[in-house]
Amino acid sequence: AAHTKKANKTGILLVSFGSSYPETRATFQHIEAEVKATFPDLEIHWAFTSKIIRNKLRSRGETIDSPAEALSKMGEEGFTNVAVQSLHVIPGEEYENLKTTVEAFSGMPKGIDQVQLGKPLLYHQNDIENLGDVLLQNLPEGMVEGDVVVFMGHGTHHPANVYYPGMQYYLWQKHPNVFLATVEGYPELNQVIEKLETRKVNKVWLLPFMTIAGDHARNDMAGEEEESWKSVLEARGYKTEAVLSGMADQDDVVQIWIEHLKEVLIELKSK
Ligand SMILES: C[C@@]1(CC(=O)O)c2cc3[nH]c(cc4nc(cc5[nH]c(cc(n2)[C@H]1CCC(=O)O)[C@@](C)(CC(=O)O)[C@@H]5CCC(=O)O)C(CC(=O)O)=C4CCC(=O)O)c(CCC(=O)O)c3CC(=O)O
Ligand SMILES: [Co+2]
Repeated sequence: AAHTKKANKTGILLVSFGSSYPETRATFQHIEAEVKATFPDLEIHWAFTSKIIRNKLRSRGETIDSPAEALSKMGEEGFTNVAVQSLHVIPGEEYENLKTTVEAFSGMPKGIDQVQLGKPLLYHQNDIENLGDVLLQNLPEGMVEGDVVVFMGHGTHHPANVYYPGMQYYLWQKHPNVFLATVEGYPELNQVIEKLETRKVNKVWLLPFMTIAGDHARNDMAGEEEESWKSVLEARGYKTEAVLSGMADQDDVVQIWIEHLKEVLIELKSK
């Protein structure tokens, strides 16, 4: 029999840093439900980029693929086109590593023909504007005059750390009481505290500027230990209230990733 061109089979691979906290699973399910609603005909697979987290989960009997494992399995399952969507916040180290993996799998013999990577939450200038507007629309309902919000971003030694001060600049143009600091990069909490000292503050709301409310949100931000942001602020006399929900719990935030995923699916179709 003559060779027939094999039919296209397109799939989606959602890739997060991951978390070892079971409380974050509802947020991942929320992302999946929104992606499913947008692309009802496409199968959705998952992978986590963090090896430490995958190992932790494995020791508890929960197996989550690395991006490379997921892509090789999808190749075996006959997928010809895969849209990989990063669920990272910035194009930092974790995103770049994922990009390297995606490139290595593109055109792999007997694997997937076309693999393309969707941009993280913040990439283009209008992502900063869209995300900033969504966050400002969804500030805590109980916020009153004199309250401030401090978002906790991850931060990184990677040059993509500039997205955090970039976002802070955008937020300040619209709302002088909304701050953003990071755990591991710039700006730092101390720089926010310096600003708070110059004004009368009623209460400080702490919110994750992260995909999910996992380890960093529950411990570094809202934990009881002395170095947590909550403890540091309370030791300075501020009233605090932490909100333990990830940015991905907000529909309009997930829509930004979905827009990036759409761009990739359009590109895959045109090939
Ligand atoms: C490279 C590394 C360098 C370093 O940090 O030293 C790094 C970098 C980055 N992590 C990011 C995000 C998150 N990190 C966590 C959590 C942990 N991160 C840890 C390690 C590492 N993180 C090192 C590599 C380890 C590896 O390869 O496995 C753990 C294992 C140890 C620890 O930090 O103590 C701890 C496990 C806690 C646990 O056991 O549960 C969570 C989940 C959570 O908070 O629950 C999120 C998602 C937050 C969200 O949802 O947004 C981002 C921003 C990415 C983005 O979104 O753009 C960057 C920066 C970038 O990519 O440039
Ligand atoms: Co980390």
